Amino acid sequence: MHIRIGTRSSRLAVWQAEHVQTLLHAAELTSELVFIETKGDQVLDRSLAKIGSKGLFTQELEDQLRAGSIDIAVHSAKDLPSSLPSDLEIIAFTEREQANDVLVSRNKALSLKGGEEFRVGTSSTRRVAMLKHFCEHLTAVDMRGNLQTRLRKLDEGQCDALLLAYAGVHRMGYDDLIVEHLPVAEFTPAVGQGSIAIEVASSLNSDVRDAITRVVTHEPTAICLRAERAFLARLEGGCSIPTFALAHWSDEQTISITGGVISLDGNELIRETFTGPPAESTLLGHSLAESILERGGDELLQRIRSSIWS
Ligand SMILES: NCc1[nH]cc(CCC(=O)O)c1CC(=O)O
Repeated sequence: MHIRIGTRSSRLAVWQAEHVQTLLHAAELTSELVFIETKGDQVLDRSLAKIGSKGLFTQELEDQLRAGSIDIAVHSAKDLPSSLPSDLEIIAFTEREQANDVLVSRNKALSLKGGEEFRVGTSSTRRVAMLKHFCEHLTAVDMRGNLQTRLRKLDEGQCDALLLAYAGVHRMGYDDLIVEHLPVAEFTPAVGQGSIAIEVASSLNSDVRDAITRVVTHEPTAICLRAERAFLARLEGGCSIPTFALAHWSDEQTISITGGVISLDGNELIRETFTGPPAESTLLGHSLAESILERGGDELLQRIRSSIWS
């Protein structure tokens, strides 16, 4: 079997696609990369929240899946909308990298809680809101572009530090620039952060599909992501809405998921933890979302949506 893998062409996307190639190769599946540019790669002059459409980094890959010019699309799990059109499916999640965010800077002395005032570059509404909530003295600077672009902007002095996913920083080999690992209990990451997802057209040949699922899937990660994505689906959170959730296995019989929503100004943070059996991960994520909505999340989300779209 020969698999055509669709990927964006940023260095991180290519790393992730090559990682999937390695997994496929181990099962004697040959593959090639097909590079596809997305709207998220092209539009760099507006903030992600303002562009706002779901699937900013995924739409063009999905078009090629439907057209049959690629067999699979490789995405950061975090970039995938919580619900897919009925002719597309996710068939695998890779083993998750550490899910936390990190502070990246040339200045080793910087720390979010150090009391010192500095500018933090980020383009995520979740990170901006959390900075406002936990670190009132810091200034968030909107910082679009792929990892290399953001590091260039850091070096040009447009900000003093960047807030990024550990997974991307590590995969690009920039561990030396990490000055702080942020605790997930405070800076709970975005749903799916750290895992890589394989998306296919539902019409894909079932032998090909099963072979890919078998070699790429990390079952504990997949179960956690099922809980997180059920949470996201219930909140109807796109990538510009500051929701967050992280599930993990506590022991054989238990997974726990912590998640919630934060107001754009950081003033209101609603967060809760639910625990249950892995077999009911979807229900667990859904129940967590219901509880967050009841505790004021519903109203908070309505306010967030109307201010982002105004
Ligand atoms: N939306 C951008 C994006 N999508 C996935 C990652 C990092 C890798 C990952 O979370 O798996 C990043 C960059 C970042 O948030 O720092």
